[in-house]
Amino acid sequence: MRFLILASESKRRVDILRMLGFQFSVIPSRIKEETLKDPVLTARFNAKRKALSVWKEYKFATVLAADTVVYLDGKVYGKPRDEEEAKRFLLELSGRWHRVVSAVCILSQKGRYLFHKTASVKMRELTKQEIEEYVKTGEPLDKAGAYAIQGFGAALVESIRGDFYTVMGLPISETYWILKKVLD
Ligand SMILES: Cc1cn([C@H]2C[C@H](O)[C@@H](COP(=O)(O)OP(=O)(O)OP(=O)(O)O)O2)c(=O)[nH]c1=O
Repeated sequence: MRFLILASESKRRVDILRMLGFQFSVIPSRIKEETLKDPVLTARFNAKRKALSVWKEYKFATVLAADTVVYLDGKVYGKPRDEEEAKRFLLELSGRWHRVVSAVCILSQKGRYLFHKTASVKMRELTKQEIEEYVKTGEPLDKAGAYAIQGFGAALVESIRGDFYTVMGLPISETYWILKKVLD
């Protein structure tokens, strides 16, 4: 069945899928994300739960869900709860390399796929004032690690190793070819 559902409320994921030319409906999953000890397992676990929760209602369709997590020194940085937590996250990431993992789960009658991809990001050394100003823009609040590489947050990033779209929340190339296969 060619019907594609994006099980995500992330505007970034909507934009990426649109850019790739897919037609789809958006039905966000309502699961509560969980944080496990391991960041990669956390992202994979949550991506799978998001996809399954929607797919169980729409088994005729192809369902895509994803989860993005930032981590450093064994600590997982999800979406900050408030501005104070966003400032703390950015202070901890300042001047350092950290890792970003995005896991993707695609479920359809033609097959089930769960994969992840990681990238590394180096933040500039940030002053408290720069952090305050960035947090005031509101951009960090719904982003893992409290920044958006595709937005003003790019000004805080010194360097990236790996796939840009993995940091933004949806590794494009793998996702594209799996969707081509299952939607054909
Ligand atoms: C690091 C980083 C994350 N993000 C975003 C991608 C994700 O939307 C968000 C991580 O939270 P997620 O829980 O992966 O996604 P979400 O809650 O926004 O949406 P849903 O669960 O419904 O799919 O952080 C960016 O947009 N840019 C970045 O540079």
